Amino acid sequence: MVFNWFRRQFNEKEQQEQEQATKPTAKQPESDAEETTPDVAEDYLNWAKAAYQNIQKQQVSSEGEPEAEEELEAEGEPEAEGELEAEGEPEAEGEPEAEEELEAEGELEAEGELEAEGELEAEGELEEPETEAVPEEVREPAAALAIETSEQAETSEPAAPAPAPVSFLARAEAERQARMQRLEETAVEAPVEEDLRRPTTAGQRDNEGTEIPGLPFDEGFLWSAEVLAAQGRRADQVSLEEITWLQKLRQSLDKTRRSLINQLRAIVGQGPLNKAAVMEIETALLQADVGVEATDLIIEALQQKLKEEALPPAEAIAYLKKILREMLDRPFQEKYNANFVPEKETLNIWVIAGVNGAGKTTTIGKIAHLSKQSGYKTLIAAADTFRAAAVEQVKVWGSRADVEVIANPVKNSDPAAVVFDGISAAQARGTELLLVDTAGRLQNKKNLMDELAKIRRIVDRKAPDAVVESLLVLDATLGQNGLRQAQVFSEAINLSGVILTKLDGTAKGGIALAIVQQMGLPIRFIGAGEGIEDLRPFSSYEFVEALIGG
Ligand SMILES: Nc1nc2c(ncn2[C@@H]2O[C@H](COP(=O)(O)OP(=O)(O)OP(=O)(O)O)[C@@H](O)[C@H]2O)c(=O)[nH]1
Repeated sequence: MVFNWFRRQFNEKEQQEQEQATKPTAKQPESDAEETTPDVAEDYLNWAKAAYQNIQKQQVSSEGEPEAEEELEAEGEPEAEGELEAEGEPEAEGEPEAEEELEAEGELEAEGELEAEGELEAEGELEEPETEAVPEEVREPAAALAIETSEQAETSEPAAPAPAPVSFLARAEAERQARMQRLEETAVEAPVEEDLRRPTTAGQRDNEGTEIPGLPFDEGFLWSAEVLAAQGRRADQVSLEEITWLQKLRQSLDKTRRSLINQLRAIVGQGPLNKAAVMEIETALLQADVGVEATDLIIEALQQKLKEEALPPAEAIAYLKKILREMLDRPFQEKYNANFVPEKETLNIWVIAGVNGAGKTTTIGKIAHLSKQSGYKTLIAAADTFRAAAVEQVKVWGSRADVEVIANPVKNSDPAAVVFDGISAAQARGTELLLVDTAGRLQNKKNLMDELAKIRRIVDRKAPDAVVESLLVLDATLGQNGLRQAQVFSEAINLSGVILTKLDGTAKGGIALAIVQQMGLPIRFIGAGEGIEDLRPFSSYEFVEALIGG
């Protein structure tokens, strides 16, 4: 049974029917403004316990199995078998060579067409984000942590069973320790009363002695479980990876959430917002990168409700969550499909664009991994030929994800030709998802537009029946500057969605709302880390809970 990471459900129809029949006792909070009642909270707690036990079972049954992560992390491994380079490879039967065919079609650019470097920046059209050089060991945090924590485990708990998979759990354990340390540093005495939802002694006692290494039954787990339950998931379908991801997302937005929640609690709940209250909320949202347009709309909608009804703080915040979710989901009502799932047994082509440094290559690797895990036949076309190292980088990610990469080793070779070869290979092999890497830093906007438009023409001509998406990768730490980038790219290519990366950095998260509001584009994926598992399809529910959830 394959879990489809794109729709975050098992594929089996039977499974889905069963799911309908045995929906978790914990109900999705229906009202916009209802606090979780004790009964529901208890349901969530029971659900969380069941989910925890389920993960325990999964861990036990996966012990002794070969560790996929270890394989993925091994550096310098031979590349995926049969990696096809555009040059020197036998062509797919009946396929004319890409360059020849493109030439015949008058597509190939005359040499020297590229204009002088730096023009684009001089025009201020597209600024490459300043990213610090990252030392090799920092790029592979998982491996480093795995060694460190397995050593710790040896000294402190020699008899403990070896966690599996080691590297994943070791990373989770290291993250937990860091989180606990942060929590201790910032701990404030608080009454425990409300909290069936928080770690209770009862809850902890139930799982005592059988704690999953690196995954305590704590507040983070309960929050993640509640978020999954509220979306209609079944406890026995919850995996360690999903919980870890949600915890990571929440942790990434921790600073913004604390600041927003503290300010909102102090302001809302006292009837309609007065001028000072409006200004305070405005400032809080702008500081969180929500942008002027989205901020105005949010305040307007909230004010409207508060004029109609006197809501206590918790209900006002719950209503605010609803406003934010609706804003994030609006593109689905207007133009785009809410389910961003590659169609099975069909060629899906996702063209990935974005300035260099935004995280394009990493994102392609992560999506390739999700795709492989979800059972899709996957292929990558390395069409960022502008930078020689880009091709090498995407190959490394391809081998981590165990996905073949179609590339042309010649620097500055025509990217459209690589795309052509990529599509030929995909068609010959029955590929279901072809991910196309593109160059982000051409010398000026015109070149960027020309190249992306040309890639798109090749895709449309060579694969007229394919389901094509153009996704923009945006570094969330750039805040409002990212919006300018999005605008330039949307002029160059007909974008169908955005992938926000680096939410684990200094990003404040509100940029997601600004993008959706100003560009009308849906957020399709979010990335929060450099590891292969650190990207998931976007869920407005999860995002808003992580942004202003209690
Ligand atoms: N912290 C964090 N770092 C990320 C994330 N996504 C990518 N990165 C890092 O950002 C840097 C740039 O990522 P790349 O994938 O190389 O970006 P690119 O857009 O392909 O740019 P080029 O490699 O220059 O073509 C790398 O150090 C990545 O590890 C993320 O979600 N979180």
